[in-house]
Amino acid sequence: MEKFVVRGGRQLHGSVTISGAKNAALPILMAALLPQEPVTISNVPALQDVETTLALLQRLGLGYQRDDVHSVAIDPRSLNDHKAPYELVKTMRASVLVLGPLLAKRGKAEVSLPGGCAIGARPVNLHIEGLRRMGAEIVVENGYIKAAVDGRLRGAEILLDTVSVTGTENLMMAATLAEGVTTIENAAREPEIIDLANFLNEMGAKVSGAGTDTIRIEGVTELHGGSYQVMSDRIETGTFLVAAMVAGGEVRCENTDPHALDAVLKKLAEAGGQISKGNDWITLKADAQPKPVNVITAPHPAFPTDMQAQFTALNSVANGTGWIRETIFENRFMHVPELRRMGANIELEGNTAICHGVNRLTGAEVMCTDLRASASLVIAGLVADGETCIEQIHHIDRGYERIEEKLRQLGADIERIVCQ
Ligand SMILES: CC(=O)N[C@H]1[C@@H](OP(=O)(O)OP(=O)(O)OC[C@H]2O[C@@H](n3ccc(=O)[nH]c3=O)[C@H](O)[C@@H]2O)O[C@H](CO)[C@@H](O)[C@@H]1O
Ligand SMILES: C=C(OP(=O)(O)O)C(=O)O
Repeated sequence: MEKFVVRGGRQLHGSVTISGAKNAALPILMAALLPQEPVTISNVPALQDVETTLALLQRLGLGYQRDDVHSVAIDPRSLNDHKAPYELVKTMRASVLVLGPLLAKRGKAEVSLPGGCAIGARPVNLHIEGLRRMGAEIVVENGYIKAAVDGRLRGAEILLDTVSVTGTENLMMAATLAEGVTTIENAAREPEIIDLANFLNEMGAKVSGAGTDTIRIEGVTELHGGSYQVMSDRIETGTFLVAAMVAGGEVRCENTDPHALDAVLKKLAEAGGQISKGNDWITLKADAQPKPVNVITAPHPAFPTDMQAQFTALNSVANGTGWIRETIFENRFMHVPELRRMGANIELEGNTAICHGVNRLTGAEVMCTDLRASASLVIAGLVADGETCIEQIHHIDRGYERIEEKLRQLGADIERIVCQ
């Protein structure tokens, strides 16, 4: 077991290189199940979730080879199984992304039901209903989604009841090899959807409209190999920018896409951050206590739920009261009791956290409960008086590559300690 020890009070200065996006890399790696030939994926972040994905692909029979830590060549020709077992799915919900590709490629799939997770119930009914519309027979029994199709999947018109990111991705992947045209309406518009569509098209798929709420996929009989570079991580970028806003200083994020972060940059500017940006970089300078901001999470292009916890930390030390409304997940405020242990003054009213900013947080022992909650505790630790001990940091390692090294490079006092 490992923990972070953060000693607060240092400003952040310098440049940080942003890694590839977890939420783009995972579906892109799963999409490697689809083609007839090997693919090479680069700018893959070095994360626990990526290791889990590769273990899952290997379990399904695929071979892979790493050129370096951020590049992986995957050979789908040895695909020989269709079962994603509980022991892998339980550690990573995104494992459900093998469902669409397996059904399209092998005509059958058996995928453990992901179940709920810390931030909410997170059902996968839309994935299942969409695949049924494409001709799949699906039952859920013994904790598994068991799906089969006679011949190829068939193109269908699918209207999603709720915007779902991985739901859109699963259906988009399945539809690439279906017979005929599939349309997905009320599709998610996240940048990661565009990245996946670009990768699928690189392999010969015919996907159009990604990034809008209607995606059209003309099925093809097979996909070929190719190579692709994963987009940079907008949530990691946002996390470092909030860290700079809270700790003060000037931080430049390199290898990032400023256009993917409009809603977050708008709120950082409202908080008093001085932002400049170029083609692939963003700099934030902060020389005063943040101003409070009000935030409502919603599907892209609105404010991302994956940045909500970090902004709760920001509001905790702002010079006034700001509120955060979470509309995507029903239980995504578990960082609030931990931030309170550090002296934050936050009231929870339903899906809204009302944060009365305080001038000082104090170091404390706190516990990570999920990925972004963990990030908020690290940010709070950077500005707290004294020492903050953050336990259960495997949550943060799921989604941030060497966060402590990157922060140390910017001047933070943070270390990873192996507990006895
Ligand atoms: C690996 C990955 O990309 N994860 C992201 C993805 O998760 P994920 O794709 O799991 O999240 P969804 O977009 O599916 O969830 C959005 C909402 O739809 C609901 N829903 C979803 C599917 C379904 O079949 N039925 C249903 O009711 C969910 O419970 C939730 O309330 O998008 C979330 C919302 O931006 C992000 O927080 C996650 O970081
Ligand atoms: C909730 C997240 O990821 P996942 O969907 O993989 O749990 C996240 O990246 O913040």
